[in-house]
Amino acid sequence: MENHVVCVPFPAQGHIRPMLKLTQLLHFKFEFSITFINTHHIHQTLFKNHHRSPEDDDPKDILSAINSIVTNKLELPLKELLVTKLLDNYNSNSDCLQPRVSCMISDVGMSSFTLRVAEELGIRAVLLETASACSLLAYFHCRQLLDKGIIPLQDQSCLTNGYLEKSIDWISSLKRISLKDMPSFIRTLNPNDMNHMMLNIVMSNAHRALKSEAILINTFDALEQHALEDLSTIFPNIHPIGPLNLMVDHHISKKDTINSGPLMNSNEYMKWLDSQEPKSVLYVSFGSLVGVDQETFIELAWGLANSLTKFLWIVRSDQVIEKSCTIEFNRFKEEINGRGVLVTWCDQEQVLAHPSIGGFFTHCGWNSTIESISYGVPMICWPSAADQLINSWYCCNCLGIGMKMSEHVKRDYVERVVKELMETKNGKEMGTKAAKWRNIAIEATMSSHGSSYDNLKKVVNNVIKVHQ
Ligand SMILES: O=c1ccn([C@@H]2O[C@H](COP(=O)(O)OP(=O)(O)O[C@H]3O[C@H](CO)[C@@H](O)[C@H](O)[C@H]3O)[C@@H](O)[C@H]2O)c(=O)[nH]1
Repeated sequence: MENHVVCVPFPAQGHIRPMLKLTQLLHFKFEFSITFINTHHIHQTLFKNHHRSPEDDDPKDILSAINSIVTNKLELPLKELLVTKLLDNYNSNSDCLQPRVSCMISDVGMSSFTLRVAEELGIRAVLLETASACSLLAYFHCRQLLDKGIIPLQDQSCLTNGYLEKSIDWISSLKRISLKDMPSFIRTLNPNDMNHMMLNIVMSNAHRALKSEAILINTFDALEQHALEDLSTIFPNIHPIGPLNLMVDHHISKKDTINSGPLMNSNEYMKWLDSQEPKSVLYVSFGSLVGVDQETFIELAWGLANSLTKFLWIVRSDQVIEKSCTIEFNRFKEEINGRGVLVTWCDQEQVLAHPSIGGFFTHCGWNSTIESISYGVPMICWPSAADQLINSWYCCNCLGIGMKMSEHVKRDYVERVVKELMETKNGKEMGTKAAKWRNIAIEATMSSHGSSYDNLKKVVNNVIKVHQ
């Protein structure tokens, strides 16, 4: 019997990309029919034939998506879609002749309604976690921070007076992590603020995940062994199947791979990378959402320029450059002529895999982090919000493949950290460790006993496939 899976990603680049990779594996490797449910906005972003534009992944859209989830606006349309179009087994009235849906794979961020819909319609439910095991574990334990009265923070001064240095000693795999490295939503000051709202959402998601038949997570056994062990005592059905980018590289032929980002002309920056020395270029990108304020942006720019390191910097077209900064920014561009290349979007995996790349200055979104690990690239970790803080902590404090950059960025500081990663023995050692992690990641994704590949095969056979 043919099998049909319906996938429901959270509507943001950092979530769509891993879901698309999973669907490619299910379709090309395991021969599933797939229905991918997308918002109109994201669909246009993925398939329009131009570089990123300012409206792509506008944080306002993310907030409105969160609002639609919280106010439960998506449950009914999803149910109607499934009932009228997708559950009709080869119904001739249906405009898509597909076998009946047997399983729904949805993002953990959509689970507040997808699990209920799946249960009502008798479809099995699997969740995809696009963030790290460490962050999922942290979210799960946030309730104890509230119960113990550690959060909400008493007042604003807790953010600066050392309070966040307090360590948490009851999560064994997070080795005395301190509050400052926990996901940023714990920095709530009262039950009505945005952090509190997000904290409630991520905590509920983590607890609700228990009810799914399986949770697939974009990491691999060896990388987050202790966090995964802790998690599996809470969720026995958690299955690491990453890095999904390597799973796709190893199991899907190039001609079948779907471009999961805006289409782009990569010739120029790739040609420039081809002309650079091995490991001499720093790749700088802060993902699809993080914006940088004017002052910090200019400090970053001059820090990069003054380091005299070669760099490829993604300055998204939605990065605001105010009039008052244009002259300064133009001066910077003249200064770096030939030494630095700025583009609005790139094929990040292709860039990270390029031999000229020696470091990645990143905000530690989990996709960027695991992609960097997949290609053996050490990092400068400059987390901005959410899970990025704990991802950065893990790379710097546990894996030894990242240098932490504190929040307050000044040009001399940027220059120093960039030089340290790209030029010193310390930086080289991080590169060596990162290369080791790349080899372990490759092993995990191989069809001959790779842990991630085996895990995916097991979930496909035991949960996702219909057995008759
Ligand atoms: O020029 C670029 C820049 C980025 N990317 C890709 O875009 C994705 C960015 O994802 P990520 O690094 O995770 O950053 P965000 O877009 O910020 O991701 C959101 O989703 C992540 C996964 O849940 C969370 O870890 C982050 O905190 C959250 O901000 C990656 O796959 C990159 O390869 C490109 O292809 N080209």
